[in-house]
Amino acid sequence: MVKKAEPMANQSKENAKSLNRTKSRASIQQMFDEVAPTYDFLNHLLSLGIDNYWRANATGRAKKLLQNTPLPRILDVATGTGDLAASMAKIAGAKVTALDLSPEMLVLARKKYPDITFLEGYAEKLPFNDASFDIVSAGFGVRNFEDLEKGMQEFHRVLKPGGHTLIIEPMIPRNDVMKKLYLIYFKKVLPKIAGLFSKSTFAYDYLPHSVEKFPQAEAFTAILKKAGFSKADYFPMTFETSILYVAQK
Ligand SMILES: C[S@@+](CC[C@H](N)C(=O)[O-])C[C@H]1O[C@@H](n2cnc3c(N)ncnc32)[C@H](O)[C@@H]1O
Repeated sequence: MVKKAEPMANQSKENAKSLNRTKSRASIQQMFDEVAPTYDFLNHLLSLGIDNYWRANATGRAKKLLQNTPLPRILDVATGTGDLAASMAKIAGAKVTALDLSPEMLVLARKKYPDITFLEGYAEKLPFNDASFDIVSAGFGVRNFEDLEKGMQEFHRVLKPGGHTLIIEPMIPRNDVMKKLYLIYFKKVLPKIAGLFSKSTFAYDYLPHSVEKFPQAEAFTAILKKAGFSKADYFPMTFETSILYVAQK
């Protein structure tokens, strides 16, 4: 009797695994359209507000890299509701453009940040000329790309020579004890809390699965180098629960 909901929960986990295998763009879009109304609230709740610190950290590094660039052009890909784009827009003189494939996320982004240009599109075919930007950023987005290598090649293509990409992703801590605690939170606690607020419990089964399967640290910097970046480095944050990649064209 108590177990009635289990087949549905198991089905959701299976569907999450299947989406992580295909990363079908249409299904990814549908998932993010569904989570859009509760995305910001859950993001801040589930990360205990630390997500804003991670974005600010990326912006701080971008600011340093742009010290000698008077009017930097910045592109934020997979912008969602626009928080990383808005953080980057605080850099003096910066002109920020932001792009996402989810129309529902973009409705919210435009409401929150009317001064930023938000475009609908996808990372694997960016609607910009070669060498258009000084920085290309992406916060918690690249893990969902249907074609990750193509996406990274596009980031590289639209960057000016010497330009940088800054990419934030969740990280699975490498320390054994931290990893155990993190995975319990991520797989057992987080989907239950999210289920109380979000229409899409599925998205929160997909989240831990997609993070666990995503290439991390050296594995991802190798992908960046393969895409053409001359240098790629990574900086774990907050006890290795999040990671910032910085790569130069
Ligand atoms: C977890 S949200 C991150 C949003 C935001 N960057 C942040 O810092 O909170 C991931 C976003 O990536 C977008 N996305 C996923 N695949 C994409 C793709 N191939 N091209 C563009 N956007 C994509 C989704 O629509 C979603 O809004």
